[in-house]
Amino acid sequence: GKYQLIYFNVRGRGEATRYLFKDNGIDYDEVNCRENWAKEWKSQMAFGQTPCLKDNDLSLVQSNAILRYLGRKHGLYGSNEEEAAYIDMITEGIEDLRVKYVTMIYKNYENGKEPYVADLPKQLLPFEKLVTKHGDDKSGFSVGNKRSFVDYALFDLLDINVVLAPNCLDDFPALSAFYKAILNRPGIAAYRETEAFKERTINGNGKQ
Ligand SMILES: N[C@@H](CCC(=O)N[C@@H](CS(=O)(=O)O)C(=O)NCC(=O)O)C(=O)O
Repeated sequence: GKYQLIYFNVRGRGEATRYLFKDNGIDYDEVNCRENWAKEWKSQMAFGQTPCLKDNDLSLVQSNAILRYLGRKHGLYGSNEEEAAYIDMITEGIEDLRVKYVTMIYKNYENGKEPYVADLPKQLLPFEKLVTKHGDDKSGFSVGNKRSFVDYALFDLLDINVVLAPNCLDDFPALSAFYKAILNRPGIAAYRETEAFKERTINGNGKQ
């Protein structure tokens, strides 16, 4: 049957998967697990956390495992082992910056936003170099010459940082071109016009 994405009504760690579905014309159902989370849902999750992807009787948690699974299933994991390795490397780099971001958002927004933004150019520079070296920024490919799952993780990482610091990509031509290329993909553009997308907060505490 159809994929189910079980998550809260936030972008958070589910948005990259939503973008993957939308950009590749893959149908799926959203299941909001906020109601009765602790009583009904949490105990069903391998790590007591969400997002969770259900694919028939497969129940997969861990957002990056979900992206990799869909990458393997839908030809979105590079054209060879080297590209797959770079895709993994960038995915881990995105995870590192995402953790810095969510720690600031949830634990230290008032005092942590300014130093986080001041440090952002240093954090984004590796991605500028990697996309330039291994990808095609104008096409929105992080690695190689076709789409991969990491494109959606990188796009979401850039997007939430642009919301936080609107000029953060100004000194990064490759990341700016990459961001624009994905933003202009028909499936992504249409999705970002929907009420569902617009009403979804980026983070659970409403800070962004
Ligand atoms: N490493 C996990 C982290 C998942 C996680 O932290 N999920 C949070 C929600 S969110 O931070 O992603 O929005 C959660 O389940 N929180 C509820 C709980 O822990 O009971 C992943 O990448 O999926």
